[in-house]
Amino acid sequence: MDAFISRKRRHSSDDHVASVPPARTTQQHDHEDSTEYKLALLASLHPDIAQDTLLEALLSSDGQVDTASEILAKDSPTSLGQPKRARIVGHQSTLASLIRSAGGAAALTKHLTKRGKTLFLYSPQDIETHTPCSIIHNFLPADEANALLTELLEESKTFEKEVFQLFDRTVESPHTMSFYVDSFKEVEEQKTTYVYNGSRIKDIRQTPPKMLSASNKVRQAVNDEIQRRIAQFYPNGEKLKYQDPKEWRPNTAFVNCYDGPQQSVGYHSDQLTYLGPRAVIGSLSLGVAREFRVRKIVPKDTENGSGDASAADSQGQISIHLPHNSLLVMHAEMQEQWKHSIVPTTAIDPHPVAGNKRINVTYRYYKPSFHPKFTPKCHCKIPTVLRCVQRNSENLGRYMWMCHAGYTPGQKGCTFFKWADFDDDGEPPWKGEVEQFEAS
Ligand SMILES: O=C(O)CCC(=O)C(=O)O
Ligand SMILES: [Fe+2]
Repeated sequence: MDAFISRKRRHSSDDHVASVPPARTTQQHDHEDSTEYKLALLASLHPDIAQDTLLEALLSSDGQVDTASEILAKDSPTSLGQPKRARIVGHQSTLASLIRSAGGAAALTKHLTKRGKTLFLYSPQDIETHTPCSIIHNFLPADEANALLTELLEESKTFEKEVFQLFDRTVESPHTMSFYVDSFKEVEEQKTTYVYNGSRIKDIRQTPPKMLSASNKVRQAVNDEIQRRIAQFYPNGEKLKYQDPKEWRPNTAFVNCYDGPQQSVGYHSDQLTYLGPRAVIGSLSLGVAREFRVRKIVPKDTENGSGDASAADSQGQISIHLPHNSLLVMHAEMQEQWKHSIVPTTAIDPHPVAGNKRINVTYRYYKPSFHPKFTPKCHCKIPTVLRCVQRNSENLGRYMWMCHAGYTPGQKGCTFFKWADFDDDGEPPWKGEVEQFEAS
């Protein structure tokens, strides 16, 4: 699976505090002085705190939103200074009304996210406006979601932790998982052909019935969301360069299990090797609600980004609340430019069916042209991994094929490197070969 890089959490007292408005600049608008604006900001930062408490905190801070926010965070009954999780989805007042007055969504996101801070989002409208994701709450009929959860809880009893190589360390991802494909034939194919982090996955399973029927619904919903995203959010209402214009057809899934509040997954981007560039992923959450954090990748070697942890955090991060039975769509602009994680926490609301567990299914479309029988092999004779340049150079955003083996415990890897070229629809130069193969 992806290189789950589990970073040690930084010990900053405000690491978990919702973002506060930046210091005043001359560009600020008059409305930012209004109590109504400040209250709306505080409400977005502390979505579960009542208006009168917010007002009280604001008054006792002489109208300073950041001071009020700190007071509210300290008063919060949960540890780590994190706002108490809203139990009811959609409880937060929307940020949309602020967008108009703050000079657009991008300006507001920039305004609200700040170094080392977190902006907490709950409503679908806020999530799709400020992140490359969209969310559908109550996705499956309630009984279907519970039945799927029960099926996957049973499966998860035999899940294992993933082990991977991070530079010279062997690391275990702090949650368990397994990989699913839809047919027995594909199970065999995966076992012999596909390579993950330099080795083959041993635990490959066939998609169980309820997960398969959910997959059809996810497929429909994700395709609808892709079209809506293109029409409403992309320049000129056109798909992105390298984005696949054809239907998204999920055929594999990683199922993750987080048993208790401390299980997590560190910041990472999902590997594009078998998905191709500008991939879309449908992620269904079941059981305990957890926080999905996203942050923009800061290109290294920039003014802000020397590549250290604080540089990575310089944009601030956004937290998306993922309740039971919600479908999160990570859109085409996500994997190349953003990282995501599930943060450990100390407090969770147990779920009536799942207890302390959260199950997550990330449905993916492994594309025929990215099958390892077509992609370049390295000097170790292993199919290579597809990466995107994240250094701030003239090659920023370019794709490359590289040796996998550096990610495998005990393997050093080779220096193989090849630029990856794609047509406008994200198809590689060997597309013709793939079509021939499919026709035969
Ligand atoms: O559990 C989640 O919501 C995220 C899982 C994830 O990032 C992954 O499977 O790549
Ligand atoms: Fe991921």
